[in-house]
Amino acid sequence: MSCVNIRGCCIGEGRPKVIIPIVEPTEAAILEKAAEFSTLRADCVEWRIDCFEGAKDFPTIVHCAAKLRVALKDQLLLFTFRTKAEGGKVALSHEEYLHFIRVVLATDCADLIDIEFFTAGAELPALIEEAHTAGAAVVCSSHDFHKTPPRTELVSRMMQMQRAGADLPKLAVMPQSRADVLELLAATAEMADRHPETPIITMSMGALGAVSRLSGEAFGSAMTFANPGQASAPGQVSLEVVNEVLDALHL
Ligand SMILES: O=C1C[C@@](O)(C(=O)O)C[C@@H](O)[C@@H]1O
Repeated sequence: MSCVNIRGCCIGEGRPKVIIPIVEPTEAAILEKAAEFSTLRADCVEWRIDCFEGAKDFPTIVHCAAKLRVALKDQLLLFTFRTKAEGGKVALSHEEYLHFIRVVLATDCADLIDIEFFTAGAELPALIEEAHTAGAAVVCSSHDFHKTPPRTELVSRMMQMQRAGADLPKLAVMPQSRADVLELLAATAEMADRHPETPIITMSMGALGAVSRLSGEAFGSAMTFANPGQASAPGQVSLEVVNEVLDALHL
């Protein structure tokens, strides 16, 4: 299996890489969290910009990004604007979303950038190309906070993300039954077996789906989001437990 190598961090091989989210509203709180997170056992920090009070203030985002980059030292930095349509805090028009992606890429601070599959629409391949030109890997994401689509749809969506050039296709879906959790895990294993060259990130959300956040190495999910004290989505498991279980289940 090949990996996405970012500053020596090999995403897609061995123990899943751990991401912890910053969901603070103010720049001071964001930077305080970054200083704290830089000492924690996590491979990547996600800045959830939609949680920031300046979420649509692009010059402030640029200013904060530079400070965040320094504060996080060697940890990878993932920039995410989770739109309201995908379960986030703030609605952006299509043009605002495209502009946000380009503003973040221009900071030269992004190791990874989240680009929403449906929000990007027809511009997805071009945005991914712009991200690669700027030296950022792309997490192409899709979320369903109400249901788990059939396995065939889950695999098809990850394949479309891969064909668009995404480095890390990502699915976050909500289970309504045990069978739904199995559906997500089966789609993960199928995609990982069919396309080992493209690491994926998948999760079945909520308490019912929590096992999917801990079993990535067995089923083929290359990264997992952990709760460092304040969760950014339903079912996130504490960082301490995630690290303990990933160590225990390491193949
Ligand atoms: O999209 C994702 C995954 C996530 O929703 C989760 O379920 O852990 C958490 C979000 O912060 C992140 O952007």
